[in-house]
Amino acid sequence: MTQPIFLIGARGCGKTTVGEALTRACGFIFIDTDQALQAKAQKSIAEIVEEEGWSAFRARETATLQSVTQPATVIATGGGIILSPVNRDFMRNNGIVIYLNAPVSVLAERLEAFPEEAQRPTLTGKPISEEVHEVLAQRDALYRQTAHHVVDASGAPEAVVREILTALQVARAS
Ligand SMILES: Nc1ncnc2c1ncn2[C@@H]1O[C@H](COP(=O)(O)OP(=O)(O)O)[C@@H](O)[C@H]1O
Ligand SMILES: O=C(O)C1=C[C@@H](OP(=O)(O)O)[C@@H](O)[C@H](O)C1
Ligand SMILES: [Mg+2]
Repeated sequence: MTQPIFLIGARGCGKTTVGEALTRACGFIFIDTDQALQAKAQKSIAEIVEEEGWSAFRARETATLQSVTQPATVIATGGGIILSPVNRDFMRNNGIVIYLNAPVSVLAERLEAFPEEAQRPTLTGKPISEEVHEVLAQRDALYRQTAHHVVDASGAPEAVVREILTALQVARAS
């Protein structure tokens, strides 16, 4: 199986962290759409949003998603990638999509410890835990409708990788 694997989910669910670990476990190449986008733009996400607005960031995100997708690749996406129906269809039709699902309390705890504001400018202007709650309520259904598999992402990265590998093996066997 060399189909690309897309990791989706809220800010802080571990797409980047788990994606790197998953890549080591399955011998694929790792790509993070936010990292690729920032390298190409030579600007941080906070700078892009400040100078060009969120819609310009979203357009760059769609172009990046399409340009990085290739076989044998784990693609960690940004939390808002599922807002675009074009991105949702693209991922579902071009690979296996895994939703890393974690409760608001876990997401907020991780983001409060490592806010990485250059990559995560505020979406609502509200404090982190309020924002995480509000944004997840808006997006959870979109993550679920886009995903082929939903995985519990509240454990340690190695445990999440094991769950993903199990889901992929079960899918291949059936
Ligand atoms: N499974 C995990 N267990 C504990 N901490 C994690 C886990 N996954 C991610 N983290 C931590 O949470 C923060 C956000 O993780 P990251 O991989 O950047 O999430 P995402 O890319 O989904 O926004 C990082 O500081 C990371 O070290
Ligand atoms: O949830 C979002 O809308 C965003 C999530 C971020 O990625 P992470 O989910 O990797 O933090 C990044 O793409 C950008 O700040 C927008
Ligand atoms: Mg990330």
